Amino acid sequence: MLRSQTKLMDLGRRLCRSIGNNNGSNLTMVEVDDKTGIATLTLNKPPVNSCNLELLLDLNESIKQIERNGSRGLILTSSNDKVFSSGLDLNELHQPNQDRLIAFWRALQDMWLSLFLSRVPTAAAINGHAIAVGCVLATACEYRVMLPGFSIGIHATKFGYVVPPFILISYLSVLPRYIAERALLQGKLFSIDEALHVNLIDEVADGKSDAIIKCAKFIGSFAKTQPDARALTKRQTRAQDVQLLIKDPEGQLRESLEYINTPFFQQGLEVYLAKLKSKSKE
Ligand SMILES: CCCCCCCC/C=C\C/C=C/C(=O)SCCNC(=O)CCNC(=O)[C@H](O)C(C)(C)COP(=O)(O)OP(=O)(O)OC[C@H]1O[C@@H](n2cnc3c(N)ncnc32)[C@H](O)[C@@H]1OP(=O)(O)O
Repeated sequence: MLRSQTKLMDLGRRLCRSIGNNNGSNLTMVEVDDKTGIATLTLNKPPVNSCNLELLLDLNESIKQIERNGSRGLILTSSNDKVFSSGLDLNELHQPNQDRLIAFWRALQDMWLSLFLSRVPTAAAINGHAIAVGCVLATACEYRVMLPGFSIGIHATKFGYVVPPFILISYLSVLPRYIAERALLQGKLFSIDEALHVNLIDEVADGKSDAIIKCAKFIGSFAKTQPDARALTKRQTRAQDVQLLIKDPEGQLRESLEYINTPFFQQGLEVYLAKLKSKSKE
């Protein structure tokens, strides 16, 4: 093999370095680009990245790991080329074991706070459907680039779910109030054109690598800022949004649990899960 070829291969190998998140699971994968210092955090729970307890814990650990290792930014994406995330794993909510449900909801609240308040610049390369909490993951980031042909939004009310305040806030942090309110009440899923029109997403990409490049460019726009000053300013800007969850996480947990355990919620969920299963068998 020519020396120049070996050099090129070494360079390719050096460009992206996988870092573990200490728990050895592959539910999320983190790769840091050695050149830019930007970490790509990939959701990797087949078939559709539905967020169960293990994925939420793993995701939270990866976000923290990215901050600890001094990465310059975080790009959130999916290993599935059709689904960014299908939201909460509904099996976690259906006839739940109460201890697991408590751990699950705590992990959800903690993960959202970690992503929403992350010290590093964050961007979502949305390479598939981003449904409900899938959309919440994207809106917790500072910038969103999406591929055409997919849907994004929170359609909870269509299925009789009331959304908890932090989910509401994640919409309100990117959409004008009247648009957020209308979309939530309608249970609207946005097409890419609609999402772009209301600024639910910032840019359209023509493929996953284009989306990653656009996200990296956004993150690069902070190159001349001082990281601590940026992080603190972001935290201050978002302080009001997280007040409820930071001041009273257990109260928020209690309210959600009470609602999830109602016969009304459980019956509705049962019907929805059955529909979802029968659809996937068509
Ligand atoms: C006052 C306080 C109130 C507190 C209230 C708390 C309650 C929570 C209330 C609101 C917040 C809710 C947040 C959520 O995130 S709920 C989740 C909502 N998500 C969905 O409805 C998505 C449903 N899925 C789809 O629409 C599709 O799967 C798809 C478009 C994402 C992908 O389509 P496709 O590629 O065709 O895949 P399949 O549909 O065939 O699915 C494959 C497989 O996966 C199962 N599955 C899909 N989504 C979920 C899910 N979210 N949870 C669990 N399982 C899911 C699907 O059933 C198939 O399974 P299989 O039959 O076994 O193969």
